Amino acid sequence: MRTLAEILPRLQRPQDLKGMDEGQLVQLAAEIRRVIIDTVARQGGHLGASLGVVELTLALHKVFDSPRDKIVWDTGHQAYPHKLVTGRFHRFHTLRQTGGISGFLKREESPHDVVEAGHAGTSISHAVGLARARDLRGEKHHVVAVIGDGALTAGMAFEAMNHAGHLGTDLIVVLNDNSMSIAPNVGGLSRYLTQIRTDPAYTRMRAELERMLEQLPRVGPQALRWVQRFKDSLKYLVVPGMLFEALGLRYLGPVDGYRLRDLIRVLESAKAMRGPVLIHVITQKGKGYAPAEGDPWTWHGPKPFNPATGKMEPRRPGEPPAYTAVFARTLVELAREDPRLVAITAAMPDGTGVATFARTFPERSFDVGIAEQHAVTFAAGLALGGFRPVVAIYSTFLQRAFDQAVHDVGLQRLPVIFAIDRAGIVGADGETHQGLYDIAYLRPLPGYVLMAPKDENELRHMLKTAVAYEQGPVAIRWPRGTGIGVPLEEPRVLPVGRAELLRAGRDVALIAYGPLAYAALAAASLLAREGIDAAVVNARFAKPLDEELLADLLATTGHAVTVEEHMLAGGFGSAVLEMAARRGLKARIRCLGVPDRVVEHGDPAHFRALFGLTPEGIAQAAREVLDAAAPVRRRAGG
Ligand SMILES: Cc1ncc(C[n+]2csc(CCOP(=O)(O)OP(=O)(O)O)c2C)c(N)n1
Ligand SMILES: CC(=O)[C@@H](O)[C@H](O)COP(=O)(O)O
Ligand SMILES: [Mg+2]
Repeated sequence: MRTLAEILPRLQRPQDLKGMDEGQLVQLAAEIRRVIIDTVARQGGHLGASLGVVELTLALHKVFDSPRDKIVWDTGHQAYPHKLVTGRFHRFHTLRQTGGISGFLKREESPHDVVEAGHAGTSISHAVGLARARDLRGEKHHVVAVIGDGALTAGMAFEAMNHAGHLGTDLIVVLNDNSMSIAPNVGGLSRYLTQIRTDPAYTRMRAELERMLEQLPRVGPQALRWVQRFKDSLKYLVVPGMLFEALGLRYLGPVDGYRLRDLIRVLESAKAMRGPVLIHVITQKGKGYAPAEGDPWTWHGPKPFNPATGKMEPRRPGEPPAYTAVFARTLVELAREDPRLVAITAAMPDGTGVATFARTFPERSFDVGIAEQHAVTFAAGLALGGFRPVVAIYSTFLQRAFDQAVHDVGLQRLPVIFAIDRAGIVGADGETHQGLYDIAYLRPLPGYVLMAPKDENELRHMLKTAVAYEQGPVAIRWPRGTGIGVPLEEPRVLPVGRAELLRAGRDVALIAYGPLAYAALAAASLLAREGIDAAVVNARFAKPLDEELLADLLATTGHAVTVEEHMLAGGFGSAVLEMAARRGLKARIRCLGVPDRVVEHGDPAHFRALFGLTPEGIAQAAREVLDAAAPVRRRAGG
């Protein structure tokens, strides 16, 4: 008997699959699953989705000729098997680590990673573009988009299919349907797919109908048009996948995602067809690992775990609560007092804490699917209808709904609350998921109030403040992970636009936005040892700024360092610089934040240190701003 991991270490390129028989492919699938489970068990990652598509990945790479043929993976969290068969087995242990390979697709990693993603729903648009580019250049290759049933709920996917149907270009869409998003998939589309999946009569009827239609006599051109219309209307009545056919994509399936022979056969037929084709493949999230098969929700993106038992690492004793948990708990408390409060998530009920809220208030919580744009405009509608909607969303995914934040909420000054989680450096997910742009994209919007709590207790106060503020939209941002570990108080309303002076000081002002206020306090202690007297401000608001306090401090100290976990361009520090310039203040201000670069996956502590967002980094920036002023002071004095 062969031992495991015999084929995979020797697999250099996907072309090596071409000569393999079904037995070898089955063994390779088992090896791939073992490597994925062991790697994710050590360091966490996206497990269920990748385990579900091992055979599909092998079939795709056997039938198509990557990278000449373009395989576009939607989102990319399911692409671990693709990474393993495209030459990354030996680096796979570095997955999602600082300096290691990415958990998503990355063009610089491999020519087989055609498109980079991380946000769901982009694959068909990318693929239509690639297919059209191929046509315009007169090239001949295949373009395949692989999209999940969850990602298909994104409006973009439908915009793209609509366009693909219109263009009629050769394109294959593989719908990887495991009936799960991260949580169970929602909505009419999901019901529709389930119906196709679970009703064998549908499939039988389609086969019979197609056979019957094939047998209709061939006729002259006039009658042909009539016959074609007759065929089409019959198909509309009974053919599964008619939704896709109506958009102009030929529907093939459903196909069992674990019968390699069937998969290969259907991919081969799609390859020979002209025009856009959609292949509906049925898979199971977590396939081949019992704990993940049993609870695909939990095993979408597990923390490290014991692969033998499936036990995940427990929370460390005394570990502070996650910001998300404090948010969820506070929202429940506030909703008990205010029946107008409702919560919305775009397919992230657990990640955002809306699941907790839904357990107490199921009728007041909404999962709209991967539909951030709709989530925000839906919230606008609820606000117009007299409710106080809380859109609980990751900073990175709110990017999708920028126009909705401007046009549907902002311009109408609707009291929508944006609860922005994962704001800052997110770690292992890397560049597509960094929450580093939200201050910059929301700050220019008239009427918005922007806040960031210094700790989980202040988050409670800010949520209460947001609910009390009826004049327009409010956005509160907080980072991924655990809070500081401070005691939680009864939530209270904070004065809007007022900062908190944490420490008085004469030499330099350290002005922090968010939990980095604690790093600024620690920096002040370091500076105090050197005789530098630093004031520390917890800014609380990026908009409106506490101009009175900040202008006073800038005038008295003449030196400041702003601190934020956000891009420098357009962020909190920019707001302080703008204010100082507008008021003609003559202070030296140094801004700490993320410079104009992409922040990759890796340990957030590594990146914070790199950008000076640590007590030492902040203290050093303060020294530099003071030193830079010294010659000026000397010149002025002498
Ligand atoms: C725009 C956007 N919103 C939310 C997410 C978070 N997210 C990542 S994977 C996922 C589920 C995707 O479901 P599906 O496409 O069916 O893939 P599966 O995990 O089931 O294979 C979600 C909601 C995202 N990546 N992008
Ligand atoms: C692939 C994806 O977009 C999500 O699974 C994301 O990785 C979740 O991030 P959190 O772990 O921060 O909830
Ligand atoms: Mg799915």
